[in-house]
Amino acid sequence: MAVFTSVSLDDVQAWIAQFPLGDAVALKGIASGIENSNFFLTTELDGRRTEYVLTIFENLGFEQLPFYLQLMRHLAMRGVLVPEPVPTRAGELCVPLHGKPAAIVSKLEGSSQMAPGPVHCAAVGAMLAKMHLAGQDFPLHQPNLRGIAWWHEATPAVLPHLTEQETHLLRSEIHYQEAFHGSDLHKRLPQGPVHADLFRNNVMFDGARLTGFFDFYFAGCDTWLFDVAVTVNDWCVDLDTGVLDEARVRAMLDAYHAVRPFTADEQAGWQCSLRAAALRFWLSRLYDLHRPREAEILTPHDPTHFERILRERVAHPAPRLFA
Ligand SMILES: Nc1ncnc2c1ncn2[C@@H]1O[C@H](COP(=O)(O)OP(=O)(O)OP(=O)(O)O)[C@@H](O)[C@H]1O
Ligand SMILES: N[C@@H](CCO)C(=O)O
Repeated sequence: MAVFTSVSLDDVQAWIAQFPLGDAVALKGIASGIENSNFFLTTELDGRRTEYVLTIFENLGFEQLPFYLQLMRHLAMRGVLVPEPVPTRAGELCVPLHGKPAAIVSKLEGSSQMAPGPVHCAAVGAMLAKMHLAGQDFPLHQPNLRGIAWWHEATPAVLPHLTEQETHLLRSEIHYQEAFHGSDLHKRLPQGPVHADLFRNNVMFDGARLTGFFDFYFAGCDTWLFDVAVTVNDWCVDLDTGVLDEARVRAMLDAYHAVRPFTADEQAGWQCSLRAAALRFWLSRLYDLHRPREAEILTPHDPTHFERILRERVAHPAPRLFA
């Protein structure tokens, strides 16, 4: 999709009065993204126009949103490049629009780098480490809502749609991940707020300069290593085969390690985490594919891409996290 909820400029003109942003003068639906309804919103205050992003949350409730929006604020205040939520005059970061939670955040400059090289991967790795460190004293807690508890819920919903081979892979990987998640090693991995969806399309670049991470709406508390694995599995792969590209992997991991050194436990849990990160997106893509929602525009992501990545990570040893 990306516009599940239709909103007109007229609707927003009345609604925006509760923000100190002046008048809404333009609104444009954004076609990419599959989770929320997003719009570029232009406001005019004292003759000056500014662009923001208006998001209507389709699947998240008012009880979960403070975690994401406060986290973005917390990180922005510590120099991590992320969109900053705009509070209403009453200090709320999130208010209803057409009965659904909605927020306005600052618009990041630049565009997504969909064909990243080592230089982009290094910038992402360094900012990710900075983000993990900056999140250490964030006071709110929410589990990763697409973590192992959700995998157990989603698996029975997708199993009827799978071939015998896919069923075997899914069942055996869930079994493997149960053992990993229950292990002492897993308990020793450093944890904190993580982005959990830091794909190429959730980072902005202006040339080689990283201008921000966005789309924090899958963030939660999990191991930092899981976040690194999600990021490596998207930024450092050959998209046709799912095979890791050594130069991009090294650039990302070395840049991360220089800011927040990996531990020996993380090295030991690295391959399991790469597998967990592949499983998480294979499963969510299967779930989205087989349980489509209404939308004005909808392009489901291809689950087989992550099935391929999962088979790759199972079959091949992970690259070293650090020398
Ligand atoms: N703060 C921002 N600054 C600039 N552009 C943004 C910002 N937030 C969103 N966008 C634009 O809106 C598009 C969709 O946003 P986003 O990825 O958050 O949607 P989504 O529905 O949550 O998608 P998905 O979960 O599939 O990534 C982005 O690709 C980007 O172009
Ligand atoms: N990044 C996810 C979409 C949800 O943000 C995917 O590629 O499956």
